[in-house]
Amino acid sequence: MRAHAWSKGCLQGQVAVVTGAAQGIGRTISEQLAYTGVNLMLADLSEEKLDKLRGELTSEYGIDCAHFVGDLSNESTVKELGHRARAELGPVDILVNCAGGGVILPFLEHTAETLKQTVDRNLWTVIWCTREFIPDMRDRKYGRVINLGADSVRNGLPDHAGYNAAKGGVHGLTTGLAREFARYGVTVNTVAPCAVATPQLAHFLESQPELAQKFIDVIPLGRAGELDEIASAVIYLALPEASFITGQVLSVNGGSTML
Ligand SMILES: NC(=O)C1=CN([C@@H]2O[C@H](COP(=O)(O)OP(=O)(O)OC[C@H]3O[C@@H](n4cnc5c(N)ncnc54)[C@H](O)[C@@H]3O)[C@@H](O)[C@H]2O)C=CC1
Ligand SMILES: CC(C)c1ccc(C(=O)O)c(O)c1O
Repeated sequence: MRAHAWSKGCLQGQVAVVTGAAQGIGRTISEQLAYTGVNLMLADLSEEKLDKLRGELTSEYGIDCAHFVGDLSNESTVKELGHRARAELGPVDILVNCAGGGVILPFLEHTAETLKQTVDRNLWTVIWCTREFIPDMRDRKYGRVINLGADSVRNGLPDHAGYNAAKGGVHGLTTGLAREFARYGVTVNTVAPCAVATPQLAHFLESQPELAQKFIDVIPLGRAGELDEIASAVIYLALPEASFITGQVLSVNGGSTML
């Protein structure tokens, strides 16, 4: 792992929940949070990937690390996640809503099921997890909520309309929650990446190269983002030093949208 601007162990003793932690951006965020000394609850759908990551982070960083397997678009499942996180790690200081991704299609090629799946994965996971963890943050007068949105909401990237409906909801939730909970010292922000170098992008470059190239062509830096580049923005917003930043959608996007 590359060295980071913040010192190793700087968040020692804090507790974070990362959804979508099993792979991609969520896994990298979890690795960077472990570097800061945060005790972690890793949540996703995949037992095998989470169990392996939990073992790696525990041995590498000496943190308390637990994992939870379940569909976080389901309210009762998220209530169980909340119970497990509090029981195993204590009150949660940081919530990273990274679960998401999914179906990228021309709007009229979506089915009712793919649209529902897209909203479930990208919006309902954020709604239920935030409802579960923000009350404790309010009562403790401290908290950091960081969501993963999408720069495509801002530039209308091809085949992203259905996905943007969900991610646009995440952006909207961010501003409303930020205002509602600012008085309690709880900040709520969203990091909105452009295309990131993940297996999904590689799949698009292989299977639909012309479409994938459109995702890259909107980026002045001329390349997809790296996992660490996205994760670093999330970690910054999780720091106590980020106390005066709230209600923001921070595009980490190589310049693909500006202002
Ligand atoms: N990869 C990219 O280029 C971009 C990604 N994003 C967003 O960043 C986040 C992470 O992206 P990637 O790492 O590329 O995605 P990914 O698809 O590799 O990982 C997302 C994770 O979320 C989990 N997940 C999805 N729905 C879930 C549910 N209902 N319950 C529990 N877990 C669930 C999946 O199992 C998966 O492990 C997503 O929210 C995505 O929409 C935003 C912009 C660009
Ligand atoms: C790689 C996936 C399809 C992707 C590409 C670009 C954006 C964006 O610019 O916002 C996304 O949100 C994606 O999920």
